[in-house]
Amino acid sequence: MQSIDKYDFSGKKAIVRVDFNVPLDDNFKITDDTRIRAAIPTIKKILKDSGAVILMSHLGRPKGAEDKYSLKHILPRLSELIGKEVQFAEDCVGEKAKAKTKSLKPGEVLLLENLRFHDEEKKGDEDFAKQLASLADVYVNDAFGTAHRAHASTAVIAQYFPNDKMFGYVIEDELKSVDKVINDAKSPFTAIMGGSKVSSKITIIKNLLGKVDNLIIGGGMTYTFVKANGGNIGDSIHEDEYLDLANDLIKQAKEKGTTIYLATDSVIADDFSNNANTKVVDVNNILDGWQGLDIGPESTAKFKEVVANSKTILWNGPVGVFEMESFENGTKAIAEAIVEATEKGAFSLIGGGDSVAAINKYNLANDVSYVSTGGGALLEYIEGKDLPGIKAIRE
Ligand SMILES: Nc1ncnc2c1ncn2[C@@H]1O[C@H](COP(=O)(O)OP(=O)(O)O)[C@@H](O)[C@H]1O
Ligand SMILES: O=C(OP(=O)(O)O)[C@H](O)COP(=O)(O)O
Repeated sequence: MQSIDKYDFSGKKAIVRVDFNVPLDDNFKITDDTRIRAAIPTIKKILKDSGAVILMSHLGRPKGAEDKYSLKHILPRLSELIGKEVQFAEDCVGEKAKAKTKSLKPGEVLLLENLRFHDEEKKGDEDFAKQLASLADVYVNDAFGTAHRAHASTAVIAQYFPNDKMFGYVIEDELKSVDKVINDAKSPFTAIMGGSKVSSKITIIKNLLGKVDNLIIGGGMTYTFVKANGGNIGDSIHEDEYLDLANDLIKQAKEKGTTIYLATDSVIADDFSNNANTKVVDVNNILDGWQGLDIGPESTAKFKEVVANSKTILWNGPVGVFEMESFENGTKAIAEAIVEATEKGAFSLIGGGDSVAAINKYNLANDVSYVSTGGGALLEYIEGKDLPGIKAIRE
């Protein structure tokens, strides 16, 4: 396997899969640039060798070419962090991409438009991967956050570079750090799962059973479990296809020796807005027209207690809509509890674009043991899964 440190990029065009799926506010301002900053060492190494860099990424989950998901929004910040003007191709394949990559000179950087503007990316289409591959001489995968996706740019493309494919520094460092946690996790091991991607993460929860002592479920993840158990969740976020699985998980947890802590109360709102009317209610009694947007004080106190008594902590997914002040209390309290436990000697690992944004919002990133650029990818790696993005480089 090639190593980025030893590879000489001189005179070569390197196509680098990065994960620039960063959170943006309504004015397209980047609210957390951790993932962009993480990619800078790889970019600088290629430039230092007098190579040219072609960056490709997805942003969000667009349906077609939606302008709000254009990577042009991150161009100014990217240029600033690299310290030179980054060029932009308005499409990742086709004539626009070809022309821009052809004229790219050593020492220059080009960012391609959002890969997911083409359905072929997520389908892992071979022809699409080949078109991307045709733009460059060497392939670097540095998108740890997307390594669990078998997409054209993360996995399929690697076959076109049998001798010139490698991980970037982000993936190299992540694998080393996470391996340390897996091999040396002290008990009690607590995982905190929140966020909104129920379908992506519910199977991960299943696989964490038996591996962790405690599993805290909060955030948007809560309501699928509450509904499955017969509770009234009003208009709260949930996924009906996963109700049976949610019930199964609760049963399996007992058999496998993992204690599940599901939120018991909720801060509900009559609108998805910071200015909505709010109430604290039992998580099973949410009225129609209202939605749960944060964990309530009772859940917060219980979760803090469990975290305080843990020796290994894994956190993925905010336990509320922390982006809005009215619904940030639970997430802030969890972040602070993790820091306290870390100060007492626990090892804490935080992953996921929004979870990292949350820990940064409270200026606590330096007070936890390790901050990963991956969320779902990190969890699947911890589960022991062979991630497609990792496998494609190794095989
Ligand atoms: N109760 C809730 N209802 C709706 N969205 C929620 C709720 N709790 C958390 N979220 C949202 O979940 C998002 C993060 O989800 P996810 O992508 O799964 O996490 P991560 O990026 O850390 O892996 C945040 O933007 C947050 O606002
Ligand atoms: O943000 C990401 O994952 P995460 O929310 O698990 O941290 C990655 O960029 C992957 O995005 P995806 O879950 O839309 O494939």
